[in-house]
Amino acid sequence: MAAMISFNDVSKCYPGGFEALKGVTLSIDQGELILFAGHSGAGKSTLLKLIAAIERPTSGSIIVGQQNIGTLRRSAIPYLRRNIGMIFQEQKILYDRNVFANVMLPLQVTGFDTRTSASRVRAALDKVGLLDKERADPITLSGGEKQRLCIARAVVHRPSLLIADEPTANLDSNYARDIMAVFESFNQVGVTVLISTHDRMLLDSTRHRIIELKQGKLVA
Ligand SMILES: Nc1ncnc2c1ncn2[C@@H]1O[C@H](COP(=O)(O)OP(=O)(O)OP(=O)(O)O)[C@@H](O)[C@H]1O
Repeated sequence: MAAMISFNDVSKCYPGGFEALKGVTLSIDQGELILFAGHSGAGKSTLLKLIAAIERPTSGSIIVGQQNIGTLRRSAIPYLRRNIGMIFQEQKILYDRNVFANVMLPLQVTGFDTRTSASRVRAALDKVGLLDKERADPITLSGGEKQRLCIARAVVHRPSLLIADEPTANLDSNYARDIMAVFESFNQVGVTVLISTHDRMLLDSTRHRIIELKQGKLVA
């Protein structure tokens, strides 16, 4: 099977000189679920951000689909992201609107008609088990439910690649297991899922591939 994502000798040096990734080479097949492990600061978030073109590599090449992310024109980034669902810590839930409206947000810029959008929002909420909360004010949700809202918002445009940075941080182990089950259900229908975590319980109980980083390098 052709690789969906490949890194060839990729390094990332942030302004200021810190080298967050050093000579990373890896290949990810379509349909994989991968956990990225490693200490705080090991480079997990940086690696995920490079795939989504949130950051650019300093050297080396990154291919996602058929495209070279390092040389992608700025104007091409929205097209790349159509295929990617992203769950990053810094993406905030909007507390001035209900659960439904939060999940609807990404569709409002893509020009679907209201009825199609509404049915997609409900399908996404259903997949994460939040359909009964569509009218709820997000402030009333538990930590695990807020994370499921973020997942629904990330998949509402039906991406083939899902990237989640520490999605179980701050959740107790039962919620963490639930969230992992949600990711697995997307993976079972063919979505490629990449998750960074330092949750020992998830890492010890998974049957999926684990890629470990240490000080910006892959651990063999
Ligand atoms: N925008 C930035 N500018 C400068 N340095 C950065 C930037 N983003 C990350 N870094 C540094 O790069 C290193 C790797 O960070 P990264 O967030 O990729 O690690 P991580 O493995 O995801 O860690 P954590 O689990 O703590 O999020 C860290 O030392 C961090 O301080």
